[in-house]
Amino acid sequence: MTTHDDTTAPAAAKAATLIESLPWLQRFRGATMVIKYGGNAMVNEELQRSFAQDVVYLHHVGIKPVVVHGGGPQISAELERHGIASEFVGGYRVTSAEAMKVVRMVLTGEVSRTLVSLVNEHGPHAASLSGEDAGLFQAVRRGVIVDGEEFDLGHVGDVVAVDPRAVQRLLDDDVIPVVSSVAPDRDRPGESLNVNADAAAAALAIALGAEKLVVLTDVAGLYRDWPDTASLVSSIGVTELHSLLPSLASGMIPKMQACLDAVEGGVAKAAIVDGREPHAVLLEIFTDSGSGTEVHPDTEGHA
Ligand SMILES: Nc1ncnc2c1ncn2[C@@H]1O[C@H](COP(=O)(O)OP(=O)(O)O)[C@@H](O)[C@H]1O
Ligand SMILES: CC(=O)N[C@@H](CCC(=O)OP(=O)(O)O)C(=O)O
Repeated sequence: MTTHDDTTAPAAAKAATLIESLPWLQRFRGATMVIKYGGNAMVNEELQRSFAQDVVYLHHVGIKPVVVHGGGPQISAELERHGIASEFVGGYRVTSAEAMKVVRMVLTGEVSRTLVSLVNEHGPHAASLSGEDAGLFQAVRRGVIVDGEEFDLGHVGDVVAVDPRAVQRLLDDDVIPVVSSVAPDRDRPGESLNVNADAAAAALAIALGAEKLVVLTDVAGLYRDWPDTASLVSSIGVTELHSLLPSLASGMIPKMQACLDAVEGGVAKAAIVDGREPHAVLLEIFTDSGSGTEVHPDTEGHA
């Protein structure tokens, strides 16, 4: 038998959680938030479904979520199926013309479609858009510097121009845009470039004047001294992040560069959260403690 006392404590805890969200609901109502969903945070259906629920929740409380997704592990698996070799240099995938076709097929053709379907199980809320649609992105080829020398990454680009009007129109129509990070090559008409999804999310967040960029990944956040788990950074200003960037490895390089660019481009905050945790987005946005690493402008008491 359940007594009144047995149920009071859990009920009070639930009420406290709901009330904890009140200031955040007030603060973010009407705000645009760009949520970057990394391929490592979508590795099972439970995580994908809880992510879709979080996005639909944001939508229903009057926040305007924009999803920019990655799909690195999914691209790697498909390249392997096709027998196409693939390697990362400086956090970017070296992308041949042949690999580019697979990147586009996986990101725009599969991952985007899956996310739209999952969101739309809750109602007709989401529509997908690639960086190639309606002039959303323009990119130019980029390389990386390795041991002081420029290394050619092939069909890999940086976003150099964003026309956010197509995304804004969807938002104005109460639709959740789901964006893949493939972009047209500005200098070679008809060719596409593989853009790191963190960089694409930052560029879009800046162009939309987003309030916040939330980046879901497969670690708890940024570690100052990776892989020492005691070195998790909970909050960091842009100046300190600038000095930390050269010491970072692999995927964290484009990710932290993207957070830096977003905050320097006017986005009030960027947060890296652990996407292996179900409902990581809601926990980040609606609880006082947040969860992973927060990047903020240099302000008094913060710098
Ligand atoms: N300083 C660091 N802090 C956290 N993770 C790091 C760091 N340096 C390297 N990493 C690696 O970066 C990975 C995240 O980047 P990436 O694999 O590109 O993620 P995503 O697919 O979410 O974009 C982590 O899983 C970790 O292995
Ligand atoms: C140039 C480059 O590296 N592009 C990435 C694009 C996808 C991506 O960024 O996916 P995650 O967010 O899951 O890492 C790639 O080919 O893997």
